Amino acid sequence: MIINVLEVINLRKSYGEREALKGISFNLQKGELFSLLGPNGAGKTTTLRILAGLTTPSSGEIKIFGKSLNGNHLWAKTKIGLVPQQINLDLELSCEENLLIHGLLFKMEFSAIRKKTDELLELAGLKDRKKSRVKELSGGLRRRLLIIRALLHSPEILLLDEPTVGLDPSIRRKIWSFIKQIQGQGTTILLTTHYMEEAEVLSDRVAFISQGKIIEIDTPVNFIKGLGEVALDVFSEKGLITYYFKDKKTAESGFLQYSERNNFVSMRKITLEDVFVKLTEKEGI
Ligand SMILES: Nc1ncnc2c1ncn2[C@@H]1O[C@H](COP(=O)(O)OP(=O)(O)OP(=O)(O)O)[C@@H](O)[C@H]1O
Repeated sequence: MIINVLEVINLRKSYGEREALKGISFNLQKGELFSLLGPNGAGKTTTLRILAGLTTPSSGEIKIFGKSLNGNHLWAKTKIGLVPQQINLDLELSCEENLLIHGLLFKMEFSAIRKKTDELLELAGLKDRKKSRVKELSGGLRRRLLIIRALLHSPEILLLDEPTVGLDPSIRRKIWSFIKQIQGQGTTILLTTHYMEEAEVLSDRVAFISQGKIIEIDTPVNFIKGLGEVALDVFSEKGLITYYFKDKKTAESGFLQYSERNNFVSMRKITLEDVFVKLTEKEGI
């Protein structure tokens, strides 16, 4: 049976005249990793901030385990953990102290904070850095600490706002494994990212959002299949044009045709990045 952990129904948000969200709806199923993808200013962070109780929506409804958030904000905060885009840890304090402050804000007992701190530092591979000040940690380790801080009060839903921004490719991959490990423990995850490879590797389903509206929701595999199997990137005097083919054989005959015309042509598999580019082109962004 599919259990909807989170339901977002016709959510709207205006900042003065500007409509940041124009009625978005989606749901998160228990244990899934769902990504919100879209260009700058699409409304991804606004959605996460509303879910975390940091901004109020203009209208619409949010339900957690079928229970409306209206009037239940404190209860909702116990169910949700937010990992913000900016690393807002206290750099002068140790890893342990940063977690302690978070636990106290969530009114956790000292003994529970201690137990959970040890458990999460172990999970993040930070056990031996418990007493290190955050300013002594690398960017990747700070990100891990930021993620486990959001998990300290044992939320069932984790909101990750661009969790690997600014990290090098090998650290990014380590964070991906860490996120999958957290999902493997049963946490439902809502992620935003500008890295399409990240979304393709991690997500069970993705929603493309543009100008405050959801364009389409599906699995990465289905989105990619919708374009075909093989892409040809053709560089000519017209610039770069990518062509999509349903199989390798037709792509190969296309390759010969375009190469004959003195273009530079390369053949590759279709990725979620192609889907992103196609959809944003269609939307005229
Ligand atoms: N506090 C605010 N006051 C006024 N406008 C805002 C505020 N926060 C966001 N906006 C506007 O709302 C729209 C959606 O912004 P949001 O930050 O949610 O987009 P985003 O998809 O997260 O973008 P990015 O990928 O750049 O982080 C944008 O037009 C933005 O300028």
